[in-house]
Amino acid sequence: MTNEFDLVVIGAGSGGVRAARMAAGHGARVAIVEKRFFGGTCVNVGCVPKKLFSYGAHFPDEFALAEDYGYSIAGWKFDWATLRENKTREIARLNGIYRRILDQAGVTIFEGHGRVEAPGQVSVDGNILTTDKILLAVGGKPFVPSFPGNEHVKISDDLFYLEELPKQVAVVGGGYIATEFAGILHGLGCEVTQIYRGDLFLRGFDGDIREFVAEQMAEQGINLRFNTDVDRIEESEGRKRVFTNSGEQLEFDDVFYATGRIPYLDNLFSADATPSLGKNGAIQVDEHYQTSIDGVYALGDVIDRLQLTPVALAEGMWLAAHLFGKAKPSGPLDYRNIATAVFSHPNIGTVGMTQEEALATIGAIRVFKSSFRPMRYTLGDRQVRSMIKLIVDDSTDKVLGLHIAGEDAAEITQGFAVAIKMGATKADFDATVGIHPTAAEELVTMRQGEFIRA
Ligand SMILES: Cc1cc2nc3c(=O)[nH]c(=O)nc-3n(C[C@H](O)[C@H](O)[C@H](O)COP(=O)(O)OP(=O)(O)OC[C@H]3O[C@@H](n4cnc5c(N)ncnc54)[C@H](O)[C@@H]3O)c2cc1C
Ligand SMILES: NC(=O)c1ccc[n+]([C@@H]2O[C@H](COP(=O)([O-])OP(=O)(O)OC[C@H]3O[C@@H](n4cnc5c(N)ncnc54)[C@H](O)[C@@H]3O)[C@@H](O)[C@H]2O)c1
Repeated sequence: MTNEFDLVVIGAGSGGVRAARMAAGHGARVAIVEKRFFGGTCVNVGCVPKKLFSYGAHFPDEFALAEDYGYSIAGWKFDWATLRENKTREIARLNGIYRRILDQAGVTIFEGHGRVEAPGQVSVDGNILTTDKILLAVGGKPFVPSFPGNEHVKISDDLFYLEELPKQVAVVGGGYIATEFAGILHGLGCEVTQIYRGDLFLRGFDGDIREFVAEQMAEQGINLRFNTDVDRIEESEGRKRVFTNSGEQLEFDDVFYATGRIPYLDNLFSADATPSLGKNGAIQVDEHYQTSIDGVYALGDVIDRLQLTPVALAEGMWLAAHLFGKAKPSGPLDYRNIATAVFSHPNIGTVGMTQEEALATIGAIRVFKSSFRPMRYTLGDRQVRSMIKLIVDDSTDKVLGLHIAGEDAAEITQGFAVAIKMGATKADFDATVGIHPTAAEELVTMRQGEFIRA
């Protein structure tokens, strides 16, 4: 086996695998180095196991709903070990698929720690590979702030392998992971408190949607504590005592921290092959993913643009075509109107501008908003609701943003994201005949907008 390559990729996660596979498809001699798990964060401790747990956490609601439809589901039981082990078996299957995909694409696989020794030189546990180009696709790792007792907390990786589910649990943070974990743990039967330092969680999402999701989560019985910070944590007999900034003491079996992720740069470069780093240690790149070192590229979570798997995949494909493709991309990757979802309970789906962003940048907008009880729930008395919202540019009629919270929000948003990306106007939405009865038809039937000027 030769150790000379056109491209050596460090990190076989979403971005690295896609870039390696596509580059090999363009005819390059490619190697990939992975030290922990094939498929990276998304497959092993991210999107995939999280979504499986989220599905699992919805069953108690489904059972309750089934009663309204005449089914008797009394006496159902949940076994955490079964869910955890079934999930782990599925992840092992996916790991195998990722390896095979790389093999079949002709990518040479090295298992071990990759390190940039010099431009054109990567070591894998001491074994030197020479290469024309290097791609850093090493992802990120959880960030836990420093405070007394932070050694007692768990991180997102831990949820996926817990021996037992905690009875009482705190989730600290107000972003994607904390809000998703709060919903999952609650659905699986834990008593959940979500602790967030700001006024309202999910900063950056549309204000109405944030408030709506908070109301719905509180209605389900999740204890939301905003404007609360953790000063210190003490452990005694397996219980964690949390001391808050307001002088309270709260006790839990487990405390999960989901306070962001930082670039995974551990022992990644030799002293004279370290590229420029920006905020939070993210590797700085230009629009071609070129770092400050010639021939060294970076993409995915480690460049901290949008920490999403489809973004890392798109960057990987773009770079492979740019470096090795016969047909080069016509311009840089377009980061506008990338749809995203939070798999909280209820789900959030969003694409484009929030009302706050639109007011700040456009000035005069029309907002169409509806909150309703999905038909599925009308046979009982539970107050499960959905919210949808469109933000329209008043002068051009273009739909600037679409936001949904409720059942199937992510699935609905994916389809509408195409229309938004194509520049659909409110008139285009109005001219679209709905599908009845669905929740999504609301998006094409809202006629009463509110004019708002900044
Ligand atoms: C709990 C959680 C849930 C998430 N849910 C979603 C979701 O629903 N949807 C979504 O779009 N995104 C989600 N994400 C984000 C998504 O997982 C990331 O954006 C995506 O995995 C980034 O891909 P990447 O290729 O940049 O890095 P990663 O997938 O993290 O891959 C990096 C790889 O590099 C390896 N590596 C690191 N350093 C070295 C080294 N020196 N040598 C060799 N190998 C190395 C790592 O072991 C890892 O396998 C979630 C993340 C988390 C943590
Ligand atoms: N559904 C999805 O697509 C999905 C799901 C999970 C994660 N992700 C990606 O992974 C990234 C990381 O997720 P995340 O939830 O860890 O990060 P995040 O950036 O979404 O949220 C971090 C939260 O922690 C809080 N925080 C930060 N420092 C703190 C401190 N010192 N003390 C208290 N609170 C603090 C922030 O205010 C914020 O609420 C996300 O940005 C997202 O891009 C995506």
